[in-house]
Amino acid sequence: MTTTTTLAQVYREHPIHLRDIIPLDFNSIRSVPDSHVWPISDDFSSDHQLMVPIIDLKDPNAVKLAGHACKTWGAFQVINHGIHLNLLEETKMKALREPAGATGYGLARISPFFPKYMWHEGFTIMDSPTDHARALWPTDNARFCDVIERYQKQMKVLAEKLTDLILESLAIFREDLNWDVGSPSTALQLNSYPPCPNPNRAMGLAPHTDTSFLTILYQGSISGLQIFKQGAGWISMLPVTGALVVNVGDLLHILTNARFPSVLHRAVLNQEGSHRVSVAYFYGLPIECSVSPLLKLLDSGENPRYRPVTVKEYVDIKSKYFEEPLTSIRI
Ligand SMILES: C=C1C[C@]23C[C@@]1(O)CC[C@H]2[C@@]12CCC[C@@](C)(C(=O)O1)[C@H]2[C@@H]3C(=O)O
Ligand SMILES: O=C(O)CCC(=O)C(=O)O
Ligand SMILES: [Fe+2]
Repeated sequence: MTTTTTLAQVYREHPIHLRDIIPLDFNSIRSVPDSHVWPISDDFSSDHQLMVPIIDLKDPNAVKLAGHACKTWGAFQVINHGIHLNLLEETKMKALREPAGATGYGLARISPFFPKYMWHEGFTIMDSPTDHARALWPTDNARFCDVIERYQKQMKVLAEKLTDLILESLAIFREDLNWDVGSPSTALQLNSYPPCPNPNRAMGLAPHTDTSFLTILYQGSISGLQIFKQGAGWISMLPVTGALVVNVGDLLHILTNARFPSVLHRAVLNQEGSHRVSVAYFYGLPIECSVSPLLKLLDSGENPRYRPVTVKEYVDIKSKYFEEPLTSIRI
């Protein structure tokens, strides 16, 4: 019998022991404890002159615009994506139910790589939500599971649509790829950023790139997401009603031989004291799939920058060496 490894199994090999306990009661805390005070390296402000592109999926030029946005920003916002705002709002409300410390809840996986804690709690769902939900709410989990499952299904459809759009912008066909080795590895992350007594000294989610092929993020109407643009610095991804944020992840970056930057991003805290929540859907390639720069995309004389790596191997590398995981697969 052949057994397929899942993303969840790969992460099980990289447990976050020590620091997996949420040390704060975010609801009652009145000042930021030293464990959560971040150095003031910048003031979390952003250059508001620059606006991350918004792409209308009904626009006949959507392919070209998406390709351009991926290349120049590594991110864009998408509207007319076909997902009803009701479902997005419903998922957001569910994210607010947070009995801290239960299965599925915890610190962001990147936490052990930073000396300070983040002002953040996350709930990660891989595959079916039912096990976690039953543990949390033994008699009252049907609505939670229903909304999460509908969200996962619709996100998968949208992620596939966006993948096709992006591949088309590169003049690549699915047949050029070796993705038939299993199903895409996906995960849903419910992020919670409670009101912070001193938002300028704490960090919501530290700067990182996503390990995914692409990430679709719902951020509601409260700002906090910032992306780093070479030459411009940190730029706020200002919320647009009904829009979803699309980020280029590490796997798409590798596939395009760095033509599309895997966008560095972070979440800063709300100055007005609102509780911000966001929902990230990570769309990855099958875990056994080998990813390498597509030769078809290379200009004459251009060499592949990265060696082939399976998704499993890359997740392993990133779990061990958060800093510069891409450098370790450079040719
Ligand atoms: C599939 C995944 C991507 C993620 C690790 C995870 O297993 C589920 C949580 C994801 C998340 C969300 C917050 C930021 C991030 C870097 C982290 O620490 O956990 C991402 C991970 C990632 O993209 O590597
Ligand atoms: O909450 C946000 O705006 C960012 C979340 C994020 O980057 C993530 O979940 O990977
Ligand atoms: Fe992210």
